Amino acid sequence: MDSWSVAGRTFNSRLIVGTGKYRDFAQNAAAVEASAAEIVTVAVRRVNVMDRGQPMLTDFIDPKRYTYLPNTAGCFTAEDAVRTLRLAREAGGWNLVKLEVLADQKTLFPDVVETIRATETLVKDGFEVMVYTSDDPVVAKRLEEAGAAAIMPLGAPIGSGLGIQNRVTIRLIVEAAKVPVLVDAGVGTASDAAIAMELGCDGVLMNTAIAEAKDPVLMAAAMRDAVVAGRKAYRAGRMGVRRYADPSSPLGGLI
Ligand SMILES: CC(=O)[C@@H](O)[C@H](O)COP(=O)(O)O
Repeated sequence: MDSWSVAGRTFNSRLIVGTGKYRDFAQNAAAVEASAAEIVTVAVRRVNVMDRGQPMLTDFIDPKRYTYLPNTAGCFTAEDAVRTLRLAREAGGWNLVKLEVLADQKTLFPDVVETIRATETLVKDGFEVMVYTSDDPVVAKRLEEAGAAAIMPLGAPIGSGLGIQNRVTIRLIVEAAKVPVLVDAGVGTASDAAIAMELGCDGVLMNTAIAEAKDPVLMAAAMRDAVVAGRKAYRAGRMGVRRYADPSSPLGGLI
């Protein structure tokens, strides 16, 4: 098996899927099943995983079968993000978390200064922190030095579906990292996921591309296959690129 590990846990699927923007929890659960993902990320401020008086995500997506990865979507300061994850740990015992500290509502770009501060605090507090960040290799290294368990550079703005905008810097992050690197955000369709994997990423996290597809379950299956195909292509080793044609059949022995 071509598995990967983060914070001492091993997974076969390299696709992490979200739990927002679906018609309902049942559609979300069907998409997760089709994706073959083993990790689901949950915006603990927005999705009900605590109030037993309301429908709960955990009734549809079994926390015994899937690894829940609480995230801090909607947090704009380090303090806010740390508080949110401490509450999540109290409620669900979740120690492996996804940190995102956003700079502004319009771009939803990460505030990297606040993100580094929050990472330091959370690591001291015993969390295993997978960190959403910009596609800047210098910031990625700082986060790794701060103790991040995984680096998650954006492919493009959250929810944009623009696909990977900067392949060169994603590749630089992958080459320098000693922890897993997963593209997080901006994936629009299956080829974007395949490109992330061909760049050598350990995995891809996505939400909108599946949830806002006309057929989310079919798109989830497409993403599953794209991640597997991209990973196989990376492992197989891409052919070199030439400026001119090279005949596909041998030239020797012509009649
Ligand atoms: C679900 C989640 O964690 C988002 O904050 C994430 O970054 C996904 O982005 P997309 O919706 O663009 O896939």
